[in-house]
Amino acid sequence: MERPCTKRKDATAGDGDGTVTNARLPWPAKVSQCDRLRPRDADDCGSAVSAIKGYCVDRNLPTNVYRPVGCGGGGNATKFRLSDLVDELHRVFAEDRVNVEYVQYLMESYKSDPAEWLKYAKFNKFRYTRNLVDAGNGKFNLMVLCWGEAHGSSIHNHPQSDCIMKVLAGNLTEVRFAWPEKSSTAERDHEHDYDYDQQLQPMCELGRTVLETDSVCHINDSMGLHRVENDSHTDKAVSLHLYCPPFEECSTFNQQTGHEMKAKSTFWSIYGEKVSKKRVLEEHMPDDN
Ligand SMILES: N[C@@H](CS(=O)O)C(=O)O
Ligand SMILES: [Fe+2]
Repeated sequence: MERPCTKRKDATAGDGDGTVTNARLPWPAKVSQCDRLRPRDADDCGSAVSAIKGYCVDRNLPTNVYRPVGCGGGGNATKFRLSDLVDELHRVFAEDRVNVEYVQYLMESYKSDPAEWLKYAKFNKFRYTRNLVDAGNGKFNLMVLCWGEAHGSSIHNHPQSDCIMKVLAGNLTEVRFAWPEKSSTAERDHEHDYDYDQQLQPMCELGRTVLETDSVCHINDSMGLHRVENDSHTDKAVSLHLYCPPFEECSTFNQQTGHEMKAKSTFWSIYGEKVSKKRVLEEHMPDDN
């Protein structure tokens, strides 16, 4: 079946520092102190806590353990903030076994508040950026990804990792693909890239989902591969990604041939501070030996 071919600036697009300011974002770039302090909905946290409790009761999970920290409950309920989500993730990941479904549920319980993540939202004009929010004691990585107009990722995997992704602003399209099938001939000719490509097939698209602000999706290698696209040519988008365990390299795939290549997954900023160009270059240098 013919698929429409759209030209997009994807992960392979040009180099150079393309830092852009937050001038034209789909949310207010400046939040007054007054707005910052006022809970968007006085019951925000209370309802998140009861929903999480209900979720745990339904699944016979202990409710006292699976209570988001920082929410207090009762008459003094404050909302379930990004910092509460991070605290709760630390608590959950300190245990031996982690219920990924529950982690997804926590990501759904957090309602995007730009005032809480704006400091991590650093854009580049050429490609999407990865901005580390929390390194999760080595157990998980939480990061804010910033997508300029028409930016998208290459088709990729998440090596041995679960990826839980939530849209914080704008809309993103998640396109899923099946792993490419390698013929036995293709494997034999692995050293000759050209022949290898010729023997492979266009990749099979399994489906696409438009994720609106606050929607969450989950993928791991057993569920397939994906690419994420900001289809808008006028609006930027921001997403929150949790990877457990963290990874520093993944595979990207050519949609026409299924050809696989390794790619480093680097950060554009860490804890709100832009990573220096020197450090990015060093991280891409091959080892001496
Ligand atoms: N998994 C990608 C982002 S996305 O396109 O899902 C990354 O970590 O860069
Ligand atoms: Fe991904």
